[in-house]
Amino acid sequence: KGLRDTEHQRASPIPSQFSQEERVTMKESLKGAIQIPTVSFNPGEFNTTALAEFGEYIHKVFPTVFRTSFIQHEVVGEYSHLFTVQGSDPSLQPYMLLAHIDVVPATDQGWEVPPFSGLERDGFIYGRGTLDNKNSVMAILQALELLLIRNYIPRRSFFIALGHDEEVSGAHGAQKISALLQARGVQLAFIVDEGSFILDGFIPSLKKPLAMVSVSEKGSLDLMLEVNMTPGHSSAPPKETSIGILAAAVSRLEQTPLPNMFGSGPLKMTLQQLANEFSFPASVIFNNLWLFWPLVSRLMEREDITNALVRTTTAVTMFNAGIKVNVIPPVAQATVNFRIHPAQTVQEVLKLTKDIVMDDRVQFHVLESVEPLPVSPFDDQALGYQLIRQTIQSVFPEINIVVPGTCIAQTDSRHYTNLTTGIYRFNPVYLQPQDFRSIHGINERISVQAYESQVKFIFEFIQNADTEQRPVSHLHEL
Ligand SMILES: CCCCCCCC/C=C\CCCCCCCC(=O)N[C@@H](CC(N)=O)C(=O)O
Ligand SMILES: [Zn+2]
Ligand SMILES: [Zn+2]
Repeated sequence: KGLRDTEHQRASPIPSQFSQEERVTMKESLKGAIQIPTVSFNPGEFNTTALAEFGEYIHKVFPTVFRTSFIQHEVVGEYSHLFTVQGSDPSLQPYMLLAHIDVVPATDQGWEVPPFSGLERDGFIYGRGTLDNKNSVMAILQALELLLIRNYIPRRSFFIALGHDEEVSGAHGAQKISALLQARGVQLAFIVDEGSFILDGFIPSLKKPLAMVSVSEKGSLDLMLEVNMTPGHSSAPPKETSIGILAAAVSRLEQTPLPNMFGSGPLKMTLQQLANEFSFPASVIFNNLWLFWPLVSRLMEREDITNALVRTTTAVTMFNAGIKVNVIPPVAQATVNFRIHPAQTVQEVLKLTKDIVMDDRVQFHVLESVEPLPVSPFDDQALGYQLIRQTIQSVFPEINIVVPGTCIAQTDSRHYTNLTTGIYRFNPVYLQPQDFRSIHGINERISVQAYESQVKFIFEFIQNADTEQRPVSHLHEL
């Protein structure tokens, strides 16, 4: 199954072995990247000083990338970076590696070490961006730097796109890079971005880690609910205030989860592919989902992370009202962030939400919406998916489960659907549930060894992508 070796691959793979000096340099480079606070606060509101510094920093730590004649570097949207690596064989369709430079804000509160210190403790590098997503930015450029030092010349062209505003929509970075490549007539074989991991301990009855390569991504709807009432003196209050009406509406939304969509969308394929990995009696349950789906779907609803896979989630994220203790406020506003299940649409979610609130005094304002992303191919013929599989098998031989999944968050890759149908979201890093909570949370960290493995993965992946073969069809095995 998967990809066949070519003569080229057999003749000249460069071993993914790094000297002690290189290993020290690579971890120190990551620490330096973490120390630059490239924070995105709101759309259009970034730490531009840090973003500019980051541009200079990558020039300093990856000099070979910047001086190689077959690599073109462009700055797009002021702070994003696009690298075009020209391969020697123009008949091979190019691909693209994505990552983002920006990070969400972090204060020192609750962190074992300050979030922008990049300090190493007990074999872990701590800091905002160590998992989301400076690890990928640095690992991609690091792997390329190491390959170039070893005189590597790629056969297949590829792009590296590093966005600077992924955490606040990607409108200035990824969206502009995408438009630029489209204007140049570029079509890509596939894209690899962040958005999933090697998951360890996410499914209680599955003891083995599994690599989940996300082939789709949930959509989103940012909805602002607003109530306007007559203001006045708090000494003679009306029976209902704008705050009370809005609070009741928001509470109804929280208390009424949107429908469980278990059975539709990519989750079904994920579970079918996982079925044989469970031991008895879970194996019987997962092999007979037609019978046990009510049980499985209820079990998945119990945990927040698996619940996010079975339905459109509702998160009340902002609530603003009131100006003074003795003034009945005229306006109350709340913002709700829905993450839309791949089998639903923005319009469906909007309708369901209005039906739950059922109060004409509550106005609905759509701030932003994104439909769920289409499912990328993951069959034996899907080059991007099979290359990821092949590289997982080589770098993480202990992993024998690779399944297609759904990304519960959003990634910059959604801006590139005009360039390819093959979008894969996968970070070659082990993730446990507590690590998941550190993403956008506190004490985000990556082990030095995990980061080295990520560099190794990309180092091998780039070479594996030089294959001129289409993936081997299932039929060959019959
Ligand atoms: C049956 C198996 C259970 C599997 C559980 C799934 C566990 C999910 C694991 C990892 C997902 C990590 C996703 C990280 C990507 C983060 C991307 C991000 O933060 N995006 C922002 C961007 C934005 N502002 O739109 C977001 O808010 O989504
Ligand atoms: Zn991210
Ligand atoms: Zn993020």
